[in-house]
Amino acid sequence: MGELDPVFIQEADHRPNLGSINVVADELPIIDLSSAPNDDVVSQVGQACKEWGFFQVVNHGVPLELVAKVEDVGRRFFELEAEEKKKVKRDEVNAMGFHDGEHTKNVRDWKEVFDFLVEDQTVIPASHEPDDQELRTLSNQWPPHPPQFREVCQEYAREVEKLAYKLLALIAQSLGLAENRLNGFFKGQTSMVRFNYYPPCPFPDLALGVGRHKDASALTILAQDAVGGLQVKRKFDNQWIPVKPTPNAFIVNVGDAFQVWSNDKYESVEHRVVVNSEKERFSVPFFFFPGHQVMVKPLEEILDGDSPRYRDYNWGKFFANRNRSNFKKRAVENIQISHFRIEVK
Ligand SMILES: O=C(O)CCC(=O)C(=O)O
Ligand SMILES: [Fe+2]
Repeated sequence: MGELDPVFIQEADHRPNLGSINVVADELPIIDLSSAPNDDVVSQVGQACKEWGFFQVVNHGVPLELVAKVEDVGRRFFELEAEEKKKVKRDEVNAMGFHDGEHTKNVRDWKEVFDFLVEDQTVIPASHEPDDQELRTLSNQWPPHPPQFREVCQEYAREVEKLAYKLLALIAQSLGLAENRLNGFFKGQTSMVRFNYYPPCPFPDLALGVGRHKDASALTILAQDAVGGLQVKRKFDNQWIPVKPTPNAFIVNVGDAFQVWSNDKYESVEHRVVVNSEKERFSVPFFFFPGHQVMVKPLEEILDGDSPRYRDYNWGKFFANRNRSNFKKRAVENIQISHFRIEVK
């Protein structure tokens, strides 16, 4: 079997405790959107955001055949020879495409990814440097195989985008805001869809598919296959809870931008992916990201006289900073919203 390359090895504190995974019965709430929007659904969404930061949705309106198709083309892409996949390899100029060296918190993840933008030709800052005003346009890279890859991906992005706006309205309402209060932040959205492919791993006790992290997004909407591996840190006791795959459901979580908009009423919760030695696993997150020019800050209506807990930050610079740290092990910690937190004296 050989040895595991040390770049993949998690520090002892962050390794999965594989023995205890199945004993926890608690589960993420499942919310049926077929009657949404109504007060009951809004209150379920609000409750889930407070208690878990995560929930699942069924009857969400995204055609199930399309979810199956996107999984199928994704799988067939990762089955291609490495040479083929490398033709659409992502690099520091072209941030979209195939990548097999992703790091989370400076440890390499046991996975391969393929990223594409929801809006092709998305504008972002050219660098993370605060004074650099230059902008850059990101473009999608599409592989010629499998056939229909591009069409299926683009259709999927359009459909999940509709769900993203539906959820944005529900979450806004659950905070007492007007349903379209947050829509303006997504003009010129920098949203992207990622395919995560986790090959079987002979050392699931040492490596992770994705190390513990919080999503920087406003929202993430994730499709996963039937294998399982995602774990969410339960808020009240910090236990890692496995998310049991629910047929035809998406998993939704509020990300860092929501935490800041809501001034900590909703928190962006830590999660990670455990791998296993037998089965490959496949997941497809849609990251709903604001436009690059948006200044993220606690909303006035939410504050209602309270002190803001965060200084404003520019979404584009935050995004550029995060992207730069995905490629290699870096000596410093990734940029986090905690770096913008205002300490209360
Ligand atoms: O594969 C999963 O279940 C989750 C992946 C994830 O957390 C991410 O890509 O940010
Ligand atoms: Fe994530």
